[in-house]
Amino acid sequence: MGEVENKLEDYEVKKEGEAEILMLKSNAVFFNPVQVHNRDMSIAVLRTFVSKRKEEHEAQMNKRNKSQKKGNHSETSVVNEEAVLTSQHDEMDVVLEKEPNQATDEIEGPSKEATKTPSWKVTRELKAPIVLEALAASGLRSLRYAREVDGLGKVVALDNDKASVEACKRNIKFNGASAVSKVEAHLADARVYMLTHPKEFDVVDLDPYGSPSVFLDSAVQAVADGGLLMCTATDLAVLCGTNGEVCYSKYGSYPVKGKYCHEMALRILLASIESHANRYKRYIVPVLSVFMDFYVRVFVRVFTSASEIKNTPLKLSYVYQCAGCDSFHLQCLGRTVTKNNSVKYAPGIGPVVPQECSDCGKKFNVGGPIWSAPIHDQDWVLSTLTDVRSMKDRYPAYNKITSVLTTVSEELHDIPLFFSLHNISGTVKCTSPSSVMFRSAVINAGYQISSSHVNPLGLKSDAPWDVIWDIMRCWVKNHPIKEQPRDSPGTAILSKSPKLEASFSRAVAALSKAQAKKVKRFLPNPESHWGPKVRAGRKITSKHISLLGAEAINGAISHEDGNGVLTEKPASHIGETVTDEEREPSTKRQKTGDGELAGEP
Ligand SMILES: C[S@@+](CC[C@H](N)C(=O)[O-])C[C@H]1O[C@@H](n2cnc3c(N)ncnc32)[C@H](O)[C@@H]1O
Ligand SMILES: [Zn+2]
Repeated sequence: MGEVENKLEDYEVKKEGEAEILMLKSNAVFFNPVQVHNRDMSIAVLRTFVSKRKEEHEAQMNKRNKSQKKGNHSETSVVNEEAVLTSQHDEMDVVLEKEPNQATDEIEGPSKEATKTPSWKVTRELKAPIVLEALAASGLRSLRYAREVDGLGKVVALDNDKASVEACKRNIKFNGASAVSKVEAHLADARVYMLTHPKEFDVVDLDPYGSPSVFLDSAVQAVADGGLLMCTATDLAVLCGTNGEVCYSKYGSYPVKGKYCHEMALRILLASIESHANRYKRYIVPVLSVFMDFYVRVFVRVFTSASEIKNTPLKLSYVYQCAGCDSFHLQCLGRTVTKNNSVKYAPGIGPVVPQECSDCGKKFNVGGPIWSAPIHDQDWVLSTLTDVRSMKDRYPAYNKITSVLTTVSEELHDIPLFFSLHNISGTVKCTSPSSVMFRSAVINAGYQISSSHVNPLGLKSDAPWDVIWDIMRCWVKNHPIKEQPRDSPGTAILSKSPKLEASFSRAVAALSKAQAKKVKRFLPNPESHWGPKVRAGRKITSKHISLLGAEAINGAISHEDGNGVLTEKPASHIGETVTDEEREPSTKRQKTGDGELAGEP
């Protein structure tokens, strides 16, 4: 402590939640206050994890006790502390083989079983969860986890940067005896550390600068069965399709450009984590996947089951995105076939679209594979939301995380991706119907519709595209438009007569509960120059103007030294690095209008 006191004037104290960190005034270590949303959301999910894990353990122990009472000797003979219970999941596989409910050779869609949350092998005594923050920087997050989440065991904070680890160790001391007894910091390459600690951590947190792709393979191996992997990706330009080939090389998926790109980013990240997990007979179950501010963050549980990984192709799809209009279609990679009382796996049947879009006649870009199974577990989302509401004072970003969780809870969980009402109106060049009117028309036609947490204008629906366009055709009949070029996608769409008589009269479910109650669902940006910042210790150069915007740079520099190198201003501007390929893309669709495929010369 003496050393800290001696140099105290060199530091300032930053407080977030219940943790306080000492930050060198000279900016040596990263601190991005906007990431409080990320840390608060992670604390909220971690609290849910601790309580769900306890519930699951109790349920499994009760089940076990019941089977013991029935005199199952093979199980009762297991008495030692580390004895493991049969995974409910293995039993599920047996049921799948024995109880087919389809006729021979019948083709089934992606099985419901594919998304069922399994249980995990439990020990008799439930040990307090151990957390690994693999990329910890100054340790603020680890300290918040240790101080704020009840019931956690040890928190291990890693960083491969010496100054960061020193700062982290200093911060652990600064937070007092309880932090010292719970949190430890190590200088290590996270990849090596995770590889050499297989299945040792109940929670692994990845919060890198930019892409997490190089950490995924070791991270999925470090998580214990039934454990939680939390992972941030800030390389949204890559994931959203500005550099499709870079995305493929990092994540094994090709992005296509669409209004839904941030949801696609989440689904590409999930598909990539699943792919790494499958190599080790493991698979993921997403509990919450969010786009917030300037990054995506996923929370997935990791389980081991050689039989369950056969279901992975049922959870993945290619995306056909029309190059002319807003229509998109999903093609599942796999399917199941029931034959002679057993379930067989087979490749998906395709293509699900003709060569030319049946709505506008243009061609398709093909993207993916993306994760097309649910990206959230509604039970987890609601439990987390309820829990957060019950301790408002303990979340500095309460308003932000409750608004995100509320919009997530309202999403149709079985519908991947979404369209934008403004975009489809733009395609047919009409004035847009109000959201309530459009949603009513979809509901009145017998389909479901919901908003998306990713985009205030996003709409998720199980209505097929011909129904969506029929609704727009009916709308345009009563709201005529100027004549458009003959070869435009909108003209092709409007040249067909609607098969459906759309009714725009207000449907009861047209507004979500939160909308009806006027609960805030989308919040404005947290501060004027928010977003990804420059990596700690790097000089801000004029190059960053193009990455962060001139305004943000103006706030972060005091002068340029003549060589294009700008001198940094205070620490709050230091944070995430952004490379050229990772710039936030314009989400404006690249519509060529003449059927050219995006990216073609
Ligand atoms: C975005 S910062 C982490 C911020 C932190 N999670 C928080 O919430 O305050 C990313 C950190 O990862 C560290 N890092 C990068 N590559 C690493 C590696 N291979 N092993 C360990 N740490 C690494 C960097 O030094 C940096 O401190
Ligand atoms: Zn089309």
